[in-house]
Amino acid sequence: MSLLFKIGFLDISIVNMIDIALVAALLYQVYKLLKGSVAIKIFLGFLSLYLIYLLVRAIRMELLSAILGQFMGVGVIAAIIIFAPEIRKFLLIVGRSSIFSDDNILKDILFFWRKKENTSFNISPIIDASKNLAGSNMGALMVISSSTELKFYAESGDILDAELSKRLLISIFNKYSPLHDGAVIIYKGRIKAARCILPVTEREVPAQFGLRHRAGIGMSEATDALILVVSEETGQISMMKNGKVLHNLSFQEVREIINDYLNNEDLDDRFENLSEQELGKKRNLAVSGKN
Ligand SMILES: Nc1ncnc2c1ncn2[C@@H]1O[C@H](COP(=O)(O)OP(=O)(O)OP(=O)(O)O)[C@@H](O)[C@H]1O
Repeated sequence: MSLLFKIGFLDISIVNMIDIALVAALLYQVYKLLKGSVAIKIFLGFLSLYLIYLLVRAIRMELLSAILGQFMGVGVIAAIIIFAPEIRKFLLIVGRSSIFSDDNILKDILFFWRKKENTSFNISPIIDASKNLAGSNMGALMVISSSTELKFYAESGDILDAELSKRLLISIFNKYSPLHDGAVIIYKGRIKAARCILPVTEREVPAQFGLRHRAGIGMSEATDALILVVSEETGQISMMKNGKVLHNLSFQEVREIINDYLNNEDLDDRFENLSEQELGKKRNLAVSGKN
């Protein structure tokens, strides 16, 4: 049984329509994932070539479609190599929202009687240590995770699994400490590891951002963690989430953002895209709106 619709000279079944809708949704997700990166230009290039290939094949231009067909065959392998980090990120997102993951809606419905694990903890040590570090111009990079202990990244550094404390954070990021290079990973009120190496973003970032900030942005692109950076140069605090940034935050704002993150609130709208030319634009607007 197949329900057919006639659009012009085309017969389209419901299955075809679902197929087209799914492909459109998939392309939109890929676009969202690549938006703002160099890879988007390569992706759009591939997509245009593929559409031309479909067109020349449909109108039976044998020679051109044979050449483009060969290119498409190699193109798939080339795309896998070029887009390896994006494919990894895409699979991470799929994995995060799969049937087996913690934040899956289906799981919430099936196991509705089970209380969602409370991931919040006393964040005062993070705020107090950040104040101290910023005041004495010591750089810091902290990864705060609410869903996993980020084992893969934790193992790139030194595992501590120590209780979170202001004094410990300050000692770690002290310039003379052997642990100060790299990031700390904080999960469920414990410092899981220090000296961790994070993935550095490949996108263009504002000129004032060096390697520490680039690593913070990269980590926020690769995982659902919240990142806090204290700048060694300026003492300013920045935070990153899902590849977006908030720059020059007050400690009250930092406290609110971490608490909201740990309470599973959606922070996406509060953060700014790197492509928004002047960082701070959104926040300045919000502040001037309040006055
Ligand atoms: N991939 C990485 N993973 C974790 N930490 C990193 C990584 N790359 C650099 N860092 C940290 O960043 C420090 C260098 O920071 P850099 O001065 O380049 O950054 P910045 O963004 O300009 O920050 P600041 O304003 O503090 O100077 C390194 O000493 C190291 O601790």
